[in-house]
Amino acid sequence: MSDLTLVLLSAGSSSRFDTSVKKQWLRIQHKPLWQFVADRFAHSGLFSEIIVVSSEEDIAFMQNYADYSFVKGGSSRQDSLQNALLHVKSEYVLVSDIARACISEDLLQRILAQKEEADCIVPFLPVTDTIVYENTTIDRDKVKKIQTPQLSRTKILQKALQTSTEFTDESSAIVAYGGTRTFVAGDEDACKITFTHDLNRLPCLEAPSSDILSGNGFDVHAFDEKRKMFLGGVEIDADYGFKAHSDGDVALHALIDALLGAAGMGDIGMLFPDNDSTYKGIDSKELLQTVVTKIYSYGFEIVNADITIAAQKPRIANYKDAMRKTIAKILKIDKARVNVKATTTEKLGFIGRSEGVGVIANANLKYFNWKIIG
Ligand SMILES: Nc1ccn([C@@H]2O[C@H](COP(=O)(O)OP(=O)(O)OP(=O)(O)O)[C@@H](O)[C@H]2O)c(=O)n1
Ligand SMILES: C[C@](O)(CO)[C@H](O)COP(=O)(O)O
Repeated sequence: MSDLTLVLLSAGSSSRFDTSVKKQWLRIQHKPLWQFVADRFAHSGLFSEIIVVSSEEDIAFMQNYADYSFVKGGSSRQDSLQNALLHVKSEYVLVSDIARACISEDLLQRILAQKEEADCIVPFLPVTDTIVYENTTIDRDKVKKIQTPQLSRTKILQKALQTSTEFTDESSAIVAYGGTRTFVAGDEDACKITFTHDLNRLPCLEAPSSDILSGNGFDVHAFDEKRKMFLGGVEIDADYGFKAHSDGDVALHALIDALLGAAGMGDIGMLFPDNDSTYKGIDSKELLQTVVTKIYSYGFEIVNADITIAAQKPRIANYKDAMRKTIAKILKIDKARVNVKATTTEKLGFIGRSEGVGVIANANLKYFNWKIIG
């Protein structure tokens, strides 16, 4: 049993990464970046446990990908690390930013070889540019660029972080606490993805797969004479609407399920439970918007959507174009990529008896191609 736990920090919000995708969800072939990084470390076989620290809303989705231990992050890198350290039992802990995606086996071995030398072992890069600090040129040989992973004695790191001071890395906290730090040569490939242009510097990252991911959705709502009718994001001129917890837009609900299906993100009821009062009477365009934002932030792009509305009444023909426009705007794709079809059921079944409406939808996604922005 190893005396070493790995903590991978992945609860950041990518605010400096100027796209709708969170950097930890960029795809390397099919793998999200966080999984690609964790798998590379796991491959070394050095760790008794691997803890991935993530935002609460991401954890359920991450569990579909891999069986690591997931811990809820905090509002800062340090808070996230503190949460993870509550679960670390081993004598040593290696902490790395998920945003440092190309950590080599050599760098790992250089760090571990120094294990006994100090309370924290830190990789660094020397500075080769002239450094001016507040208008004074300082001796650049005394300046170090600090990287991760950093190896710490767990108990010392836990104690060093019991402070309200915010440190930007583990070694600074340990030194401020009175512990010792040893430096080892870092690695250019261990650079951190902070801005989109940093992606150019990472040779270990392969492009995302060009596969198309397809999903379907199906939903039915009964008519309710006391409500207004919303269908495909458009208000319909009818003297009845749909019985539902939300506004009852059965077309948008089927579309949401198609999108969630293609992304492997479950179904509408998991995201918006119908016993949650937050969603009572809610405009389904808001639900669709929430799902679309999530889909883009998890590294997908929407290719197209196709919706078939089965309704004996009301008549849909005059609304199809408005539905396409409304949906396309929310999906952030051209109107030509959103198709809306309508059909009756030849007076058969509950639809034919005009008791309600049924909708099927299909959606296709692809991975965001970060190679074109890097
Ligand atoms: N509350 C936070 C903030 C950051 N991190 C992690 O700490 C590492 C370094 O942070 P950074 O590169 O700054 O990532 P973000 O916080 O996502 O980026 P930004 O500051 O641009 O929002 C990242 O792996 C990030 O996921 C974390 O686990 N919890
Ligand atoms: C820990 C770190 O990666 C060392 O260079 C860096 O300090 C993290 O800074 P960030 O602002 O949280 O990205």
